[in-house]
Amino acid sequence: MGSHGKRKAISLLDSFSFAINGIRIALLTERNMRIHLFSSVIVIGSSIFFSISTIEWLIVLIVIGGMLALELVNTAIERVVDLVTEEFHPFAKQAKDMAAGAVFIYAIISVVIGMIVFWPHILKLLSF
Ligand SMILES: Nc1ncnc2c1ncn2[C@@H]1O[C@H](COP(=O)(O)OP(=O)(O)OP(=O)(O)O)[C@@H](O)[C@H]1O
Repeated sequence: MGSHGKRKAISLLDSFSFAINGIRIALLTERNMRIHLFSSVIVIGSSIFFSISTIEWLIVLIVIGGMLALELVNTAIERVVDLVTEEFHPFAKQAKDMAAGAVFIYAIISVVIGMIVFWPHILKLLSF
């Protein structure tokens, strides 16, 4: 029972380590992932600077987390497609383009949400 519990704990630790490894590889190999991370740092810095409210923090964190997670899924889809075929295939193109489309939609919505959250703070700053 004890050793079973220990095995489970180790395997959970392994899962974390695999997940961290996936994030590390994506950051090392994908320029877009680095751009998203850089943007996230800027947004978090701005959030601290403007002392945004708790609800605004929740929205900002959901948007940032969703963007980084979606970019990871996009990269994973690209890897799997490349693994399946290195030849030109219309389905390979569709899969990659659709995954890129998902990231694009989220990115546009993120910018709109960013404007809704930060615009009042920017106006307030400019009016003093
Ligand atoms: N095997 C393939 N068959 C057909 N079209 C492909 C294939 N591989 C890639 N493409 C097309 O070429 C584009 C560029 O592919 P690539 O593998 O460079 O990924 P990407 O979309 O540029 O990703 P990123 O810039 O995020 O790394 C894809 O979006 C897709 O339209």
